[in-house]
Amino acid sequence: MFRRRELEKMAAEMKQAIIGINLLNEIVICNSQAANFLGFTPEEIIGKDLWQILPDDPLPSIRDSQRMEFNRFSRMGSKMFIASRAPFKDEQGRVTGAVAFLQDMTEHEILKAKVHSLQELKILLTAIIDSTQDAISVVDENGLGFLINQAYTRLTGFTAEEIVGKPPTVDIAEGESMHLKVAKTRQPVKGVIMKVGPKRKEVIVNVAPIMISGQFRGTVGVLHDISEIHKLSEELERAKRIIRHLEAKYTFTDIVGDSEAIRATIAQAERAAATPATVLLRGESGTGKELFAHAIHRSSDRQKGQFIRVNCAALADNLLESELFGYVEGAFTGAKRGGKIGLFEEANGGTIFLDEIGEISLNLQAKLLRVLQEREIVRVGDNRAFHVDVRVIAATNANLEAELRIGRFREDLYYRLNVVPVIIPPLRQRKDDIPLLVHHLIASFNQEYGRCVERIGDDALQILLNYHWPGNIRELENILGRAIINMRINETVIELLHLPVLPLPNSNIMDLKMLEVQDITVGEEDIGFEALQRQWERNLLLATLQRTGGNKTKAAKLLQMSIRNFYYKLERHALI
Ligand SMILES: Nc1ncnc2c1ncn2[C@@H]1O[C@H](COP(=O)(O)OP(=O)(O)OP(=O)(O)O)[C@@H](O)[C@H]1O
Repeated sequence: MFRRRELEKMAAEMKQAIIGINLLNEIVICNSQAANFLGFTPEEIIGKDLWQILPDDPLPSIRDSQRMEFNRFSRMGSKMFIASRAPFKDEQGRVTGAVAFLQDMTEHEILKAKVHSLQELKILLTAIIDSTQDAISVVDENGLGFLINQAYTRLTGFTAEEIVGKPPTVDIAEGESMHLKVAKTRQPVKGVIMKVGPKRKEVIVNVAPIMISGQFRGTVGVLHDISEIHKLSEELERAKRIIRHLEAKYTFTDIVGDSEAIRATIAQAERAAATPATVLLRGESGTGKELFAHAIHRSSDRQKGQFIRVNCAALADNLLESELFGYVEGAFTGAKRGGKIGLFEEANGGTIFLDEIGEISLNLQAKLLRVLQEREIVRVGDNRAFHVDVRVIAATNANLEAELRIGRFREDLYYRLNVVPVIIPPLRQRKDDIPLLVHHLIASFNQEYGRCVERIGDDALQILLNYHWPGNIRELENILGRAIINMRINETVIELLHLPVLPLPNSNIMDLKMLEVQDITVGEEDIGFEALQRQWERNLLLATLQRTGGNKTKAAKLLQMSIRNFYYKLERHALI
């Protein structure tokens, strides 16, 4: 910013035309060059309103906003000039006006200056698009290459000379040109996979039309390297495994229960944890096998290693095999480039928890036996063996002895797994733990749902004590969770009316009428076809599991559905 006195001095001394206004828009500074430039004498101009002399000049707005403006093209009649403008202050530092420095220019000079500033803009734009890591290619309205950036050259191997002015198909190794498609449809395309360049790089392409003032001016494409995406998804997978490791969050102190039965089981598991031995956890569904697996890992000397849980029933046989043992490149169609490390290798130095071990195929049983005997794994498609140092904790609710007899489970594997069996008692055999468990579960639901439930009423507790708990602690969790949802926000005691109706011990699962009757619950929101149908399905699953002693394979067979579908339904009803 300038001071007015300095400006007046400058105006008298300088060759450049200077014109200035005060707060009333009156011209207060004007040297002879400026007056001459405008076709007046200085006396004719001083004191005049700016609008009379230069009707379009932005001086007042420059003054009011207190910003400066450099080298803007302006026109006055047939005269062209460039002007720089700035506010000025009085001696006390208050803004009292604005000044413009005018420079007369010929058309030719203006054109040259415009070209120069366009060239600068182009340099700036090129620097911007070259600084992004995304490969960009632009095709003009005639369908010819117009511009690419450095990332594009790095990705495809093509230089600007090979692309600019050429049809947009020159860089494509496999797939159709999205530039041409978008030029035809004027609609953007997203996420198209194709191969580009001599190295046939796999890329994901997004292309959009360039519309300027409603007119089609070409298309712009952004290409992402898929190998980069593969790398990211591998990192994500690793992160997921680490999360599974972090999931080993329970210790023996988190296992609630004071009954003799559970105390004996905990003591047995603690002894097992102190040794490197393979542990076989046995118990009905929902008794806490996973909880025990966490606790064993956490109190073993491998607690700093990975804890990886694998649900053997949830994966198809070949998928489970490649997940557990990994594979080498080209092992099967769809195998990832570079192969994949298996969960056993991932768990090296830690613990692998094989849940639902009774569900694995005889082929996988043989491979697992090798790990337990030789401490070696062989990746799918490979013949080299790798040493692994992994502690195996297996769990099942199946009757393995019966499976042995019918030849569905290998005897040698059975003995290898059964080194330290830990048998977790079902809830119905330790009902004196129910009050403690209820107390513990209420506290965790309060935290989860932000509620303030204090306790359970005597009548409601009695119902829970009389129930036979086919779904064990998981079922108790579900029932309490539902009861709390049924409570009004100001109620603090779980009463009988909050509890969902519990299935009868000997309900005949095929007797639909009976299930319908026993499914009607207290909450009004539960009455309605969909809600009743959901409850009916849930009870059918529970009743079937109860009939098969928690054996899911048998339950699925009884209901004539695939084990996977059965699992899916259990999960939907939060029964696993
Ligand atoms: N003694 C216990 N104290 C506190 N919570 C428990 C206890 N036992 C089990 N639970 C809880 O009950 C639920 C079921 O436990 P878990 O998943 O360990 O059972 P599971 O036997 O592995 O079941 P499945 O055989 O169906 O996989 C979990 O939410 C767990 O936290």
